[in-house]
Amino acid sequence: MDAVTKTYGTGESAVTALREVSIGIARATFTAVMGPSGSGKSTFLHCAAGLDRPTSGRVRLGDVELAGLKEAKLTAVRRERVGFVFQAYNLMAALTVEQNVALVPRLSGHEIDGAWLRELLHRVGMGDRADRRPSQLSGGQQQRVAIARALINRPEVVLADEPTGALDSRTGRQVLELFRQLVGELGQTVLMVTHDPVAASYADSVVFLADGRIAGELRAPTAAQVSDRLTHLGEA
Ligand SMILES: Nc1ncnc2c1ncn2[C@@H]1O[C@H](COP(=O)(O)OP(=O)(O)OP(=O)(O)O)[C@@H](O)[C@H]1O
Repeated sequence: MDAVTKTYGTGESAVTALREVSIGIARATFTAVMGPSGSGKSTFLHCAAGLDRPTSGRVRLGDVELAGLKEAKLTAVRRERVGFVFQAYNLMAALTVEQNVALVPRLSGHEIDGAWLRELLHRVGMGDRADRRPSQLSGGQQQRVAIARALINRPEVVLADEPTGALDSRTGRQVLELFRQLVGELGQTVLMVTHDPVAASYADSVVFLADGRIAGELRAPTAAQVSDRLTHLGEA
């Protein structure tokens, strides 16, 4: 991401959510994004994913430059190169675990790689629950299904927006351990927005945003260091 600025609206009501943000996220790393409410975290994630177009600046995803792409091509890039995990799991209630994970490639008419599907279900600990429906699963299990779904296309990057926000701390830790494993064992790249210093401490590095700008980075962070840095950004 190079000199990305994002302004919503025009004239007096214009809000600049990102100001000249430049950052490179290395492959096979786990990065957390933190900052006070309104600092631009969601906008950052949306621009990185091609969900939102920057007002100026460039975003590259792997070897694809997003700026020049037409809407249809951008949608295809998003679907094929980006995996999304949200606070709400957004699973389809009528479908089984396995059908949920396979849904997006199936809808786009792609052949399903059965071995990869089984490996993913196994990796997220759902290998013996592939035929269950979401309502028969705990929140943590549903989130792990959502993570398998995000990975099915072997995306360039997984973007996670408060993925542990709805989970109790023990279940949340299991989800964070899973991200670590996916980064370490599969070489997956993960970018996660979180408010929780403990969640951020699972990442290889934490990027801090304040008022639409990058306000620092911590490598190999501990939760205490993250809290301390956040306090100094002005968040109580
Ligand atoms: N679609 C939009 N239209 C207008 N303004 C927006 C829009 N999206 C975000 N903003 C504004 O841009 C700024 C940054 O918002 P953003 O959602 O990126 O912050 P955030 O750090 O994710 O906040 P939070 O932690 O509260 O989710 C805020 O001032 C917000 O009001």
